Amino acid sequence: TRIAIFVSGGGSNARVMIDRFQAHPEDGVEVVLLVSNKATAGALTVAAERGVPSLVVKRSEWTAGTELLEALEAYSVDFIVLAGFLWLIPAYLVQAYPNRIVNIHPALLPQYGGKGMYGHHVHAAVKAAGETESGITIHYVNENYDEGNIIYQAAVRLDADDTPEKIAERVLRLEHANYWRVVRQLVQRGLRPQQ
Ligand SMILES: N[C@@H]1O[C@H](COP(=O)(O)O)[C@@H](O)[C@H]1O
Repeated sequence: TRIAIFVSGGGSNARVMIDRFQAHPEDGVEVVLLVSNKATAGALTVAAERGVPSLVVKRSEWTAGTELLEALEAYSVDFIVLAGFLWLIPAYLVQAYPNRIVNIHPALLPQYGGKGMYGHHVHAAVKAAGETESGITIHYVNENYDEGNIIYQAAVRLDADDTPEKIAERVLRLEHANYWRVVRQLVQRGLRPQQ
């Protein structure tokens, strides 16, 4: 199965996933394209160093969609994985890839999700609420932020004196341990949503 990873930032999840699937062809997953909405995203260097082609999309192209859909077709992309991608996914892409776009959110949805809830904002809100645990949510993507059907969740206990940065560190470790595994499972299940 040929996947494209969409990113906006440093790309630690993309790095873990590309390294895993390049080292384990038996997983049946090939990262064939990295798409970024930021020309300065560190993830672009991660991809270049690993021989994965990349594409930077401008807002105008994103809104129109033609060039992006053509590129996804040119690379025969079967499945899209969002890893720290901050733009809302437009209807044309959700329709072109029904139940074939997933995202990872660094909190236990439905709490601490939605527009503006990304990166350190999430962990600061979890801290401010005095939560004793946080975690990750992997979900299908629809046209609303963080609202698609949940595929997988995992939690981590927090210490009372954890800072938002420490919470982010604990959660990112969970992301790196689980995201590629859940993607592999979906691929091995033929990308069919769980009944
Ligand atoms: N959506 C969130 O954005 C962050 C991306 O990190 P990276 O993969 O760019 O390091 C991750 O915490 C992810 O959950």
